[in-house]
Amino acid sequence: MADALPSLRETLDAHGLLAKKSFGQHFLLDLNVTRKIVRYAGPFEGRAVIEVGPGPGGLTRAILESDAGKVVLVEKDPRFIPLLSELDDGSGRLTIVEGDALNVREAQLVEGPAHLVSNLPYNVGTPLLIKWLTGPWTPCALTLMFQKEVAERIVAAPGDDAYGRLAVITQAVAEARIVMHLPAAAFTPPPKVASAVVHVVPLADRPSPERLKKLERVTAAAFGQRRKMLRSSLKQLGGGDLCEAAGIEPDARAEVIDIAGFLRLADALK
Ligand SMILES: C[S@@+](CC[C@H](N)C(=O)[O-])C[C@H]1O[C@@H](n2cnc3c(N)ncnc32)[C@H](O)[C@@H]1O
Repeated sequence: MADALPSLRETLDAHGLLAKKSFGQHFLLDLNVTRKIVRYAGPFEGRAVIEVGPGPGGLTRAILESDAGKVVLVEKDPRFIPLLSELDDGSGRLTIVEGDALNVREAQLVEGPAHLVSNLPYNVGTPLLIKWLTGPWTPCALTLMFQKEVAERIVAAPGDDAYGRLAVITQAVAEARIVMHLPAAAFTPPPKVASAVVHVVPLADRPSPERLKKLERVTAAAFGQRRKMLRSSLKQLGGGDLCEAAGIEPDARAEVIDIAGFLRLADALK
C-alpha cells in the first residue's frame, strides 16, 4: 500500500486533478502521516468509520488498512469519485457517497456507533463539528483536522486567550484534545496556515437540545462583549440577577467562567 502513494500523486497529475480552492482542497499524500492520524482515531474494533472529504483517498487508504468495519466516504467534488472507486475491493465494506457533508443524514448511512475521521475543508470545519456534536446523530468519536488556531479554540481552557464560545459549546458535550500538529508543508498544495488534529469524544451524559440552545444564547451574549463584566454583557438576559441565580460573580468576565458555570447560567435563564 505504501508504494501506492507516489502513484496517488502521479494519478492526480495524470488525471489533471488540480486542487480546487473553493472546496478547501489541501491533500495528504504521505501514508506515514495518514496512518498516524488513523492510529489516533482508532482502534475502531469493527465499528463503522465515516470519512468526510476523502479527496484522492490518502486518509481513506489508511482507514481501509485499519480495523474499521464499514467505511463510508462523503465527497462533494465529483472528480474524485472514480479515483475513490478504485479503492473498492468489491467486499461491500466501502460505500462512496457524492454529496455535501453539511446536508448528509449520517444515520441513514451507518447502523450503530460510528467514528468520524476527516481532513476537513477549513471553510466548513466548525459548522460540521457543531452539527455532529449537537445534532440528532453523533459519532462515538471524531478525529478531525483543523487550522491550528481553530483547534486551539476548541480545546482552550478558561483564562486562555483562545477560550470562547467554541470551547464552551464543544466541552459542554465532549472531551477534546489536540493529538498532532502538522506544518503547512505536509499538504499538497500547502495551505497558508499550520494545522492540528483534534480528537473529540462526546460525553455519555450530554445536555439536552433545549439546554444547549440556552447555552448558545448565554455564550453569544457573554463572549460578544468579552471584555465587559457579565452583569453588563448579559444585561438583556437578566444581568446581575441571572448571575446571582447561577452563583456566578456578576463582576467577572466571560473568559474566566468554566463550562459548569456557563451551564448554570443557561439553567438560570427564563
Ligand atoms: C482538505 S481536503 C482533504 C482531502 C483528503 N482527505 C486528504 O487528506 O488528502 C478536503 C476535502 O473535502 C472535500 N469537501 C469540501 N467541502 C465538502 C463538503 N461540504 N462535503 C463533503 N466534502 C467536502 C473537498 O472536495 C476535499 O476533497
